[in-house]
Amino acid sequence: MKVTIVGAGNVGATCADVISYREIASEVVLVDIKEGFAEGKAMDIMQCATTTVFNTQVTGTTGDYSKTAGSDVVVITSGIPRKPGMTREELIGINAGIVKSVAENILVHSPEAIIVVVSNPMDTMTYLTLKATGLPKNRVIGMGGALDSSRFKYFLSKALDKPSNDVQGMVIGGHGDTTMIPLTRLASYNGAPVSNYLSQEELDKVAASTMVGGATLTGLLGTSAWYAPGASVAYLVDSILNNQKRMIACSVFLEGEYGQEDICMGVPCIIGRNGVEEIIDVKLNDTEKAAFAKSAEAVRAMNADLKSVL
Ligand SMILES: NC(=O)c1ccc[n+]([C@@H]2O[C@H](COP(=O)([O-])OP(=O)(O)OC[C@H]3O[C@@H](n4cnc5c(N)ncnc54)[C@H](O)[C@@H]3O)[C@@H](O)[C@H]2O)c1
Ligand SMILES: O=C(O)C[C@H](O)C(=O)O
Repeated sequence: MKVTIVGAGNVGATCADVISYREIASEVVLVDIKEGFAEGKAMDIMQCATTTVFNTQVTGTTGDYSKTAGSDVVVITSGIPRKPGMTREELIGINAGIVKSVAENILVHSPEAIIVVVSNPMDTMTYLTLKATGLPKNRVIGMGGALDSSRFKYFLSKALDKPSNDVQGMVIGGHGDTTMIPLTRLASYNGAPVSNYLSQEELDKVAASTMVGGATLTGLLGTSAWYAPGASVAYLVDSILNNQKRMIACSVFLEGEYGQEDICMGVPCIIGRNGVEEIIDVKLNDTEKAAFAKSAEAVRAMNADLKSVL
């Protein structure tokens, strides 16, 4: 199985690293526009092969898309990240043009690929990719919910003082500081509602920390995060390539699901070899439905800015 990752920066290279050491794919191609950068990252990763022990072949190229031919999955991480104090939405001006041209280049050599969009503002970049390529909706998947959900489980585990892997929870909605919706009502500690152990005030604090999780890291790091984002993309790619059919919150095109149409937003999806295989209805209550509708309004307003590129 072959995976191409466009953008060999922090997130792209971390994703390539996780995919290779976990042998999720047999071949990974990194692409970047910075001369020699993808080649260097690929060589560095390959020099781990005998110490972390893997057989995945990782190569890099400076913009030669012929090397990406026949990819099963293509991950788009090319574009600029935010700096402290910025929102993801402020990146649209530069990233829209990059994402559109990358998606078009990719399809020339890998017409059957499933595309995973990571560049921000991710929901709008996913919508752009879908509209610009005309691909069927099952083959364009925005990664955000997997990351936001892992942050949610991290903050829940801290509040509960229990291991993250004993906590279940999901974040849906937009991948934005004010648009994501951590589903605290449905979160559990090994099946028992977390509200059995945490007060409403503690749950509200967990939700708030989750929503600004990316901004908090950007403030600490001076650029946005990459370890959890890269690992979250690898987790999604694993479910596609190995047909795991995991339920993962992903930004996908909605045609009436969750009361929305003509928009890409985070909803629980079954992810397998065909990409998005099903959208799961988790039965939101009225408050959650209202939050989803408000989130959609904000994502839709951002999509309106695509007029100049679409
Ligand atoms: N969806 C998510 O959950 C999530 C998580 C983290 C980061 N992001 C986003 O992912 C993007 C990348 O973040 P990063 O931290 O890796 O940034 P980075 O600056 O480390 O890497 C981006 C890379 O893209 C390359 N690039 C730019 N234009 C290109 C083009 N036309 N073709 C090929 N490569 C090109 C750059 O040279 C750079 O190496 C940002 O937009 C960031 O906001 C999204
Ligand atoms: O916060 C960012 O800008 C990057 C990414 O979307 C994240 O959530 O880490």
